[in-house]
Amino acid sequence: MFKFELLKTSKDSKARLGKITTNHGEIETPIFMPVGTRATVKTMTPEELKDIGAQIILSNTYHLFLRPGTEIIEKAGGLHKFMNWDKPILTDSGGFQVFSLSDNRKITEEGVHFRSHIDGSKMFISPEKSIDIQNILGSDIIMAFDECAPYPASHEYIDHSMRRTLRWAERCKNHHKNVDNQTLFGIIQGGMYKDLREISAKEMVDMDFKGYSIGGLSVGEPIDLMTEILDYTTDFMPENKPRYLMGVGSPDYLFEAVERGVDMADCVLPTRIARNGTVLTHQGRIPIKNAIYKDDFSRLDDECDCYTCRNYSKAYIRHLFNVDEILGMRLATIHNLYFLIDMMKNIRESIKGDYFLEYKKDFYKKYGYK
Ligand SMILES: CNc1nc2cc3c(cc2[nH]1)N=C(N)NC3
Ligand SMILES: [Zn+2]
Repeated sequence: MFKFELLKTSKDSKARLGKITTNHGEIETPIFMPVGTRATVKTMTPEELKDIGAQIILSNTYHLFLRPGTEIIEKAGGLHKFMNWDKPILTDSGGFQVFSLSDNRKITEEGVHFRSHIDGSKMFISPEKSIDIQNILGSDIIMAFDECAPYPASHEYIDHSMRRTLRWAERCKNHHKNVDNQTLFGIIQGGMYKDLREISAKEMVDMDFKGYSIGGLSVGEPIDLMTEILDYTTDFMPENKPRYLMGVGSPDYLFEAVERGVDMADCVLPTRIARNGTVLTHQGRIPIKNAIYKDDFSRLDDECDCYTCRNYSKAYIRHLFNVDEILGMRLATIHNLYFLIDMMKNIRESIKGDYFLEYKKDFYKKYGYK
C-alpha cells in the first residue's frame, strides 16, 4: 500500500509537512534518507540506524544487479530480509549510476549498453529490466529508469535526453505490475533549462505516478541556480504527491529544498565525509583529524545528543582516525547521520509551529552560512 497525506503547508514559504504510509511503515516528511547503496549504510547496523531515527533508507539497482546479483537476493526473500532492515526501502533505478560509474556506455532507445565497472563485462539495462530488478529487490518505492545527462549540457542535448527519459518512464509505468507492494516514482529531468523542466514535469504528471523526484540538480551548479530551477519545477508538481530531490545532502541544500516544497532527499554526503573525518556540527564542519583536537575532551557538538556525543570526546575520535581505527569512521557516521536526521526533525517541528524561516535563519547564522 502507499499513501501520502499533506498535513500542512507553510504560509510564508512552500515548506510543507507530510506523512507517507507504506507496507513497511510510516515516513514523516520532510525527510532525509541515508544511502545504503550496496545493501548497507556504510559502517552502520540496522539497529544503529533505527536508534538515530532513520525512517527509510536507499539502496541501488545498478550495484545490486552487479553484486551479489538478483538471484541471491531473490533466494534471500528480497532486500529487506537480505539486509535485515524491516522499515521502508527506496531503490534508485540505476539510471544515475550507469551514467556516473560505467564507461564506454552506449545509449539506445531500447536501453543502455555498458561495461561493468567491476570486471568490464558487457551489460545492458532497459527501463523494463530496471523495473524487474527492483521488483526482485522488493523495495517499497522504486524509481523510473532515466538518463542522467551531464552538466553542463546544451539545450539541444538535454531536450533530446529528457524526451527519451519521458518515453522510458512510460515504458516503466506500463511494465510495473506489482503496484500493491511497490510504488513507482517518475523522475523529472530537464537540466538547468526552465522550459525543458516544465515539459518534463507536465508530461510526467500526465502519466500519473504516485510520486515524483527531481533529478539532475546539485550536480555542481551554483546553489542559486539550483534553487531557481527547483523553485520553478516544484510549481508544476502535484501538491498531493511526494516530491523527492535526488542527491541532496548538505544542511543548506536541505533547507533550501524544503523551503521550495521538497518532501524527500537523499545524499551520500554525511556518510562519505564522516569516513574521511569531516564532522557536521552546529558551528559548521570540523576536520576531526586535525591535531588541534588531540586534547579536546569535549563532545563533537555541544548541541548533539547522539550516541557518539554522549559517550566519546573529540580527542578520542581524533585518535581513532589518527591510528586508522574503524571505530572512528563508525562514530563519525553515527553522528553525521543523526545530525541531519535530527535537523529534519527540527525542520518538521518548525513547519508545524509556523517558524520554519526563523529556524532556518538561526541555523544558518550559527553554522556560518551567509
Ligand atoms: C547529486 N547526486 C545525485 N543526483 C542524482 C540524480 C539522479 C539520481 C541520483 C542522483 N544523485 N538517480 C536517478 N535515477 N536519476 C537522477
Ligand atoms: Zn553527535
